[in-house]
Amino acid sequence: MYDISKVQNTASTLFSAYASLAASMMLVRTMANDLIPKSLLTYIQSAISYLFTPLSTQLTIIVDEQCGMTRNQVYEAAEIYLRTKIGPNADKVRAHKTPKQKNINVSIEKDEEITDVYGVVQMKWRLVSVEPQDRHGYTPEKRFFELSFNKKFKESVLNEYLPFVLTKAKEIQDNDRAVKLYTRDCPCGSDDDGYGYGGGGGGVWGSINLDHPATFDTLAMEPEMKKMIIEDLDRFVKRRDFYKKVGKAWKRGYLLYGPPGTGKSSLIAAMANYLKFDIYDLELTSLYSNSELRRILISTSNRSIIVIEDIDCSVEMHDRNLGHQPSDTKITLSGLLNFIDGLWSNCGDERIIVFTTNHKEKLDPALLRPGRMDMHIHMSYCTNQSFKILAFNYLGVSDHRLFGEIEGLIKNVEVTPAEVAEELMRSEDAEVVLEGVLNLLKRKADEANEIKEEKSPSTPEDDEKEEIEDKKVDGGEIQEAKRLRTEVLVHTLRNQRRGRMRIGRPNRGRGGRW
Ligand SMILES: Nc1ncnc2c1ncn2[C@@H]1O[C@H](COP(=O)(O)OP(=O)(O)OP(=O)(O)O)[C@@H](O)[C@H]1O
Ligand SMILES: [Mg+2]
Repeated sequence: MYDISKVQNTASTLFSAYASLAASMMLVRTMANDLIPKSLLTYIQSAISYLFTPLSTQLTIIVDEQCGMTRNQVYEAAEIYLRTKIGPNADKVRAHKTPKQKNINVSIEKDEEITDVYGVVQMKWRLVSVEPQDRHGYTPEKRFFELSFNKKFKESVLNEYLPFVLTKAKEIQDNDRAVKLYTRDCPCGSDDDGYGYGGGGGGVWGSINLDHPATFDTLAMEPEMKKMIIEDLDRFVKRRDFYKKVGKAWKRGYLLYGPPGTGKSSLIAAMANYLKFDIYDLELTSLYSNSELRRILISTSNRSIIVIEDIDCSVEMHDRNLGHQPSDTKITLSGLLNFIDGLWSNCGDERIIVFTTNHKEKLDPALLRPGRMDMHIHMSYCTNQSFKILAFNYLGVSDHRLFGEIEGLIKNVEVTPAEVAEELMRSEDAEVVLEGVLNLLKRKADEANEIKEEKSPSTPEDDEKEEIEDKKVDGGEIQEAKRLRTEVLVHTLRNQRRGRMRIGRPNRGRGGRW
């Protein structure tokens, strides 16, 4: 049996002991508060709690949205990167798209958590948003990401994972960026439809989204040449530090030359789509002075391609002098070159300038001198390789019974990719269109032979014999008729060739060549 009085005694002893301990604790705390400085007290308290709480294995990195007045690049990158990590279980996401973006994007809502794995490291991201304390709403809400993971991976998260997030975000952003075409005569409307003014142009340039589908994959040209251009572009964009080190402006110039319809404009579009650079289409013939040219070039933005098409025609205006203007206000080739050299070394980064021409031989040697244009690219008539690329793009076939005959002819005929492309578009039936290509090639081969024959010099003896014969018949009339017929034939053939080359090619009017 229990002795009730004993139990009561023990309980009251315990209670009185606790009461006296509590009273002493209070006394000690009051004395400590009075005697020990507050900062030291806080330190002692945190040290005691550190000693008595179990060691946490988790580390949390806070990634604030703002670094003072500027946006935190890590925050921006995380926001973009995490879009690709939103799983099917997310309860709430945000959707958005700006005129400069191609796609609708989703991002996480506050308090949502996203998990990610990098190598063996498991990570958890959480978006936190703190409402402003200020009742008047002057203080914006404070947002930040919390990135938690096991402490032992601190180094690899900071030195490898976060740089990886930055790179990945740039890649995602570049892919989503709509490439703009800036022209000075664009019928642009509001910025909402992908139209707009700007790009630093301040109204000088109008812009429109460049929806040109050309890519290096669809471009029909010799594979080695294509590879060389892609490598050159890659090297160029990667070499920011190199350019700085050697004291050279970060610019590159290309001269594209070749007959109409061989893909010069398509190559420029492919370059822009590849690099995600905007294009500034500069129509020199619409400019009247070097100062206007300077103003326009200065208003172009970084990471862009400045295009001057048909430079041989554009610089015909080098003597254009309006009325009584002094010569330094007119636009001249040397003005253009000097300015480009100046622009090259003075302002802007990551710029590419492209000149195109159908007649390289007509260009001023100043333009061709080494160092002015870094690469001269010859866009030539269709070859076997480029025909195969076109056939694959348009028909999806990489072999056909007519290929052999086509390839036998194509190497001896001057046919442009534009002409072949036009034939390939006539039907979806590979048999039908390849017959069409074959006929085109045969026709071209015949025309070329006829022209050659008409042009081939006959020996003086032949001419004399023929003349005597003709005179014998009608006293010279036949001879004159023959000469006229030859002239007409050559003329007609030439016109036919020119006419056919133009069929199906984009409008060459101002702003219409893209
Ligand atoms: N190399 C090519 N690869 C693929 N398609 C091509 C190629 N060349 C021409 N084309 C087709 O022909 C059309 C006209 O080509 P493009 O405008 O690029 O020629 P260009 O060389 O710029 O001609 P121009 O000297 O008249 O400006 C393109 O839209 C494209 O469909
Ligand atoms: Mg062109």
